[in-house]
Amino acid sequence: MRIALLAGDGIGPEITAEAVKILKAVVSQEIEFDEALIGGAAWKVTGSPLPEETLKLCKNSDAILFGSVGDPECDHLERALRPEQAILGLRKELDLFANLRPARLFPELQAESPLKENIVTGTDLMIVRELTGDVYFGTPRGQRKDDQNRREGFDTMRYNEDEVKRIARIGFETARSRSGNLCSIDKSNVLETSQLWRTVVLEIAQEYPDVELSHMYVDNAAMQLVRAPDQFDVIVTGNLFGDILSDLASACVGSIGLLPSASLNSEGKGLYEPIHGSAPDIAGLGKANPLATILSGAMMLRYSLKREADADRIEKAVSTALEKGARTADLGGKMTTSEMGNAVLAALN
Ligand SMILES: NC(=O)C1=CN([C@@H]2O[C@H](COP(=O)(O)OP(=O)(O)OC[C@H]3O[C@@H](n4cnc5c(N)ncnc54)[C@H](O)[C@@H]3O)[C@@H](O)[C@H]2O)C=CC1
Ligand SMILES: CC(C)CC(=O)C(=O)O
Ligand SMILES: [Mg+2]
Repeated sequence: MRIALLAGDGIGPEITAEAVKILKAVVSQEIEFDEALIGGAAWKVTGSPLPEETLKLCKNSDAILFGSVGDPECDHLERALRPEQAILGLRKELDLFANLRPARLFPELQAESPLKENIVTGTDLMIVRELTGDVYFGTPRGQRKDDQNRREGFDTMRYNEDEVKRIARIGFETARSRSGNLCSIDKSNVLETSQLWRTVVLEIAQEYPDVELSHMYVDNAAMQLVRAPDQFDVIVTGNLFGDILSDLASACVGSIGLLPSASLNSEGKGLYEPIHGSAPDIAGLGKANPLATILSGAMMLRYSLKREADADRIEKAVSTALEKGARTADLGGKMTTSEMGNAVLAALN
């Protein structure tokens, strides 16, 4: 198994190092990592946030383990050169349209949740986020002068029916494999894009009579996720709404440092990354929680490498480490990034 390892910027190198440590311990000789530059780190060396060589490596690998991109030193750059374009470019180039973001409350972290006793033990939801369309990719976009010579910026929110159909099917399939409940989140009371979204989701629902489908507007969904997150099982939504709601869901279950993700295409190619960014405020301080990246490694074993038992082993080790009290600063503890990695390693053994 050849894995493209893209550590990236900020806390990226610290958190991916812990995930690699765990993956090597679980899969030993059968896994090899090929490192490549991405994001601000790549721009500084090559002038591009997503060098051709990195893209080629990703295309030729069995899976991609990704840290994070984003560097304040690059804030002055035009959009096309900014580190964040690298992850957007990879998603588009590899057609990684299906983003799975599980948000599970580890029972031992109930006290860390800002919702505390309001959050039901066993809260476990899966956000299925469309990843290659919407306002992040829609054209036209840009900055110009309006008819009164004022500067204006504009983006285009856009989805075609094929894009909605394929992510809806992933949502229904995911719901079918879990509780059988799917909630589609949109803003169809206001947006044309969302009206098409809802129409197409309803059409695809005909193929899944066994799945109970509901719809919710995104503003209400944000409120409901805080009020009673356990009412959801599988959520399917667009790129922008899924981005925001998954950060929100992470806080409900304790910390953004806990949520992994898988970004998949229709051929089973996968990129695995924590849902958070490069956290420049704590980069290099050993404060980052590596669990989201370690759990992304488990998702990689499950979805791309078909090693379900090894994925389970890692997830179990994370639970055990938390049960034994392992806590980084985001969880109210004092452990460093590598101490948390070591706690998971000890739990594995
Ligand atoms: N996929 C990616 O590579 C993403 C990149 N970004 C980029 O990351 C940079 C920083 O963005 P922010 O909005 O600050 O979001 P962020 O997710 O990097 O950080 C938000 C807050 O959460 C904390 N945090 C994040 N990950 C953590 C971890 N593993 N352990 C403990 N605390 C953690 C940070 O310290 C910060 O206080 C920006 O350049 C942004 O564009 C943001 C999101 C995703
Ligand atoms: C390009 C990233 C900054 C988008 C993001 O926040 C995410 O995918 O979670
Ligand atoms: Mg995000």
